[in-house]
Amino acid sequence: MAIQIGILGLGTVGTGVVRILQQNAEDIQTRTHCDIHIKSILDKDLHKEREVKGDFFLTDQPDQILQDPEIDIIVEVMGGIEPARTFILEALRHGKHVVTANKDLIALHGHELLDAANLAGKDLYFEASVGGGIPIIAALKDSLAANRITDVLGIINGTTNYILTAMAEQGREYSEVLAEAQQLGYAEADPSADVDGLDAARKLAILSSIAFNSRVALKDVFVEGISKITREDLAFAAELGCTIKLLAIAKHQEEGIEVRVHPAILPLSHPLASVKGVYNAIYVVGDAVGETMFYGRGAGSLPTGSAIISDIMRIVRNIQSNSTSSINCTCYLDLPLKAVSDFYTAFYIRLLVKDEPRVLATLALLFAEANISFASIIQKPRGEHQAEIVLVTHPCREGALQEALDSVKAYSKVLNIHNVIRFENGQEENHDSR
Ligand SMILES: NC(=O)C1=CN([C@@H]2O[C@H](COP(=O)(O)OP(=O)(O)OC[C@H]3O[C@@H](n4cnc5c(N)ncnc54)[C@H](OP(=O)(O)O)[C@@H]3O)[C@@H](O)[C@H]2O)C=CC1
Ligand SMILES: N[C@@H](CC=O)C(=O)O
Ligand code: NA
Repeated sequence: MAIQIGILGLGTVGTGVVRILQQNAEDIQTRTHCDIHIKSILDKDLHKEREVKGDFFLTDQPDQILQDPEIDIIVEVMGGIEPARTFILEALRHGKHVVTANKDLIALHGHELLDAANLAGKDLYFEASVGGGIPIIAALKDSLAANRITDVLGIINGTTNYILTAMAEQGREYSEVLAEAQQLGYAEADPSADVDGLDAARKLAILSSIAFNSRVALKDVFVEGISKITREDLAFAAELGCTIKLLAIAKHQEEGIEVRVHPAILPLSHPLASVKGVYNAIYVVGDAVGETMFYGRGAGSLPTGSAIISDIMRIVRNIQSNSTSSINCTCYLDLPLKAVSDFYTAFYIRLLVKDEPRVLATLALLFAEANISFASIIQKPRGEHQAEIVLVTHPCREGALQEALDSVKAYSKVLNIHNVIRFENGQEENHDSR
């Protein structure tokens, strides 16, 4: 059997796809009993010096690929929303299967594209869109399909993990490490998508829709980035036996699902705490399998290409077994979304206060009025008659915490609330009456 591929975009990922298909051609052929051949590649600049060569035809005319009756599978690795969305819809209309790495597009238009794939009876696969080379989408859709998934916790943005790791381990400044992450090519063209949490939110919308079989849109994801995290917060977290990570968190509880991306204080004993630098990891809990963790490179030419080719091989097997379009959209539920005020976590609150009698007692009272008690307190002298205090609360409702913070802000002995960070310690499930 022979399959012809058309690739849209010959950038970082497109180049990785060509490389792997060339260097592992024999194994891929043996494993699929199929000769997978790249027929054409679309790119804007036909005269650019390329890192890869082959017998493919390079074109800047999309229709030469999208309407080529010999092409079976289109690989979309151009990025962006348009014209990628239109090209994918057109490819499906022309009877082609599609593989894409485009997280921005799937997070926003996944529903429409999956419906179009179902209508066309073709496959639309997107393993590379979350966690790059880490096999997480296939794991959730297939290998863990026997489970009711309760928790998905991920470090799914390499740039922010690189920044937080360097700040924690080398005591370096945020802005300096961000510039380094950009130079190393980890960050998106506009790094605000990374540091403001949007890149992770897009990936979490995709992951949680699949994990919970219920559509989660990008607007459903609560997002907070890492730009307010300082070296001081990381030092206090270390003192508490913890570290700070930008976590993508999705939980399926009785009241509904919650999906949030924010910096989280994580005990060093948590499996995600040891995920360092640009690496990604996704921790998944299923009711039957228990805890699992998937770790690897969330970006890069070859790792992302690896995910694309595994999708191509899956489609080839589907074609061979006459079972295409059987595992496209898996959202058969419509689960309610929990309100932000009902999120239930412990909090770290770092404050600058006047160092005077009764200040701590008053703070305890203000929190007690919102039914919140402290699990621990750290105090350090700062300048003359001032103290920096870190309050660690027991788990409480986010709504109650906001009420308490309003009173704390109005208290004249509080000079500044430096930061408020949620904990993620796996104990939030024990809802008490607080
Ligand atoms: N890089 C990574 O590690 C990862 C990337 N992804 C996703 O993979 C996709 C590709 O990313 P990446 O390879 O890094 O991006 P690149 O910018 O390196 O490559 C995209 C290529 O597509 C070309 N292109 C863009 N628009 C058009 C168009 N309208 N017509 C023809 N050619 C076009 C670009 O040309 P030109 O340069 O001239 O604009 C470029 O050569 C994105 O969706 C990204 O989010 C997912 C996981 C990891
Ligand atoms: N900018 C992203 C790259 C891949 O999606 C990241 O930092 O993880
Ligand atoms: Na992946």
